[in-house]
Amino acid sequence: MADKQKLLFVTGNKNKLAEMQALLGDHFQLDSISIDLPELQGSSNEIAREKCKKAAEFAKGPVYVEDTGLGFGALNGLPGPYIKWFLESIGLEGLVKMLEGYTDKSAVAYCTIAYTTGPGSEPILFEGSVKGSIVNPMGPRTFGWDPIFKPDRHNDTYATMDPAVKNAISHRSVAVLKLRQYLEKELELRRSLAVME
Ligand SMILES: O=c1[nH]c(=O)c2ncn([C@@H]3O[C@H](COP(=O)(O)OP(=O)(O)OP(=O)(O)O)[C@@H](O)[C@H]3O)c2[nH]1
Ligand SMILES: [Mg+2]
Repeated sequence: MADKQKLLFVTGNKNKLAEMQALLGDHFQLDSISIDLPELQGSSNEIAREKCKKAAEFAKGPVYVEDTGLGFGALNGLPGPYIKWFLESIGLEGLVKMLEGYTDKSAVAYCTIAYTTGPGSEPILFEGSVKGSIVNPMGPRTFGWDPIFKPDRHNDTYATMDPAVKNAISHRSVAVLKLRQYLEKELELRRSLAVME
């Protein structure tokens, strides 16, 4: 069997890495560097794109990064890409409390993957999102806001569902599938060009 294509994921988050390994490990040889890259303020797309450029300069080659957000319907999409800082300062209970005065508990979990072939190349973005609602914390507090996000049409939060179920339906899995399809197509094209040479 042909060697698996290598893919370098730059992230400071070990839980993201574990999920990426589960989602991509069968198809790619996933390597990683743990750097907490500086993130500008802006939309998730802008953050992912800039993070990716910095990561490529650091790695001096092809890399991908991802930015994840959680937006509340009642707050017009906030905290969105700033969820990490909200979570660190007010915790899960604080996030639930933020919506106390609203009947609208809807939320969207989203993931933006940015991939580049190297420094100087414009990153390509792959997005995934899942609609759900914010509930009182349920399940292990292992990964971020998993215990308070309940995807629509499920009775579990991300934290109480089997990890394989989360990986089958999550915002991350949707974005990863798009990245995978893109890279596989690219590889096919390169192989067919090599045959023609
Ligand atoms: O419950 C969760 N389920 C998930 O599926 C998920 N994915 C990310 N997160 C958290 O949301 C913030 C994103 O911020 P973020 O994208 O900047 O990540 P990060 O700074 O931790 O790593 P990175 O930027 O180095 O890759 C951080 O607090 C992450 O822990 C998640 N929480
Ligand atoms: Mg980050």
